[in-house]
Amino acid sequence: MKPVVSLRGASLQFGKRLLWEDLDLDIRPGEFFAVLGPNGSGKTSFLKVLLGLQELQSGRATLGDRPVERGSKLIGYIPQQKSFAPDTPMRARDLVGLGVDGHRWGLRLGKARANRRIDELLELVGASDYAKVPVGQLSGGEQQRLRVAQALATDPKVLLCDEPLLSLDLHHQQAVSALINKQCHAQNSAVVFVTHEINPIIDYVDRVLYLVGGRFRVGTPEEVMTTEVLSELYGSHVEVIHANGRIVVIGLPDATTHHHADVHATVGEVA
Ligand SMILES: Nc1ncnc2c1ncn2[C@@H]1O[C@H](COP(=O)(O)OP(=O)(O)OP(=O)(O)O)[C@@H](O)[C@H]1O
Repeated sequence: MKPVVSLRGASLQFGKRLLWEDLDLDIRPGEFFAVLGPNGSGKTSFLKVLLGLQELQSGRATLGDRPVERGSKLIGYIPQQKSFAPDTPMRARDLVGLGVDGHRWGLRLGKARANRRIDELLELVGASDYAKVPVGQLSGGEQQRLRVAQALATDPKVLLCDEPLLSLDLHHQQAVSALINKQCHAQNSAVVFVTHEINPIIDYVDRVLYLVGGRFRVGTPEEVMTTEVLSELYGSHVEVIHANGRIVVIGLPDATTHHHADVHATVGEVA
C-alpha cells in the first residue's frame, strides 16, 4: 500500500538545537504510529511539519502525493490541550460543528445532514449528554472528547494527535484511545500519536518514532523499547522493563527533561 505520509532526508534545527537529521520515514494508511520522547525533543514540531506549519531545514515531507500544506483536507488534528476560558459561550455541539460544516475546509453540508453528523460524532465520543453546555463550563476531559469528535468529523486520512490523553481519567484515556484506534482501522486512517506515555496505547501501536536530543529510532515497540536501544539514544544507561503488558523505563537522565524537572524515572512513565 502506498504511504500517506513520507519524509525524506528530513532535518529540523532551531539555532544550535538539532531536533532530528536525515529522517526517512513512510507511514501507511491504517498504521498507528506513535511519536515518543522527552520534553523538548521535537514531538510537537514533528506534527507541525506535517501540518505545513513548520518548514524543514532540509529534505521533504509529503502527504499523499503532494508536499505538506496548511489546511490539507487529508488531515484531522487533535491539538495539545489548552482549556477554553470559563466564559466561552460556544456550546459543545457548535465546537464539533466547526469540523462538520467545513468551517476549516470550505465544504458545506445541508443543515439537517450536518446536524445528524454532529449528533453521530457526539455519540461516538460519549458527549451527547452535554451537547448544549457551553464548552467553558466543561471539564478538561470533556472538552478533549469534543476535540476528538471535531477532528474525526471529516474522516481524515491522517489523524494527528498531540498528547490527546492529557487530563483524561483512566476510563476516558481508554475510551479515547480505542476511538482513535477504531478510526485507524475502520477508515484506514494513518494515526500519528504524540505522547510521553506509551502504555495507554501499547495494544494499538504498530511503530514508534523515538526522539531524544537530536537522535532518533524508528521501529516496532519491541524493537525500540529496549534497554539497549534507549540507553544508546539517551547516551546513558536506562533500564526498560516489560511487565504485565506494560513498559516501564527506569533511570532516565535529568538532562533529558528540559522544561519539566518532574518527568523522570517515574515507574510507569516512558519519558
Ligand atoms: N518556532 C520555534 N523557534 C525556536 N525554537 C523552537 C520553535 N519551536 C520549537 N522550538 C524548540 O524546539 C524544541 C522542541 O520543541 P517541541 O515543542 O517540538 O518539543 P516536544 O517534544 O513536543 O516537547 P514537550 O514534550 O515538552 O511538549 C524545544 O526546545 C522548543 O523550544
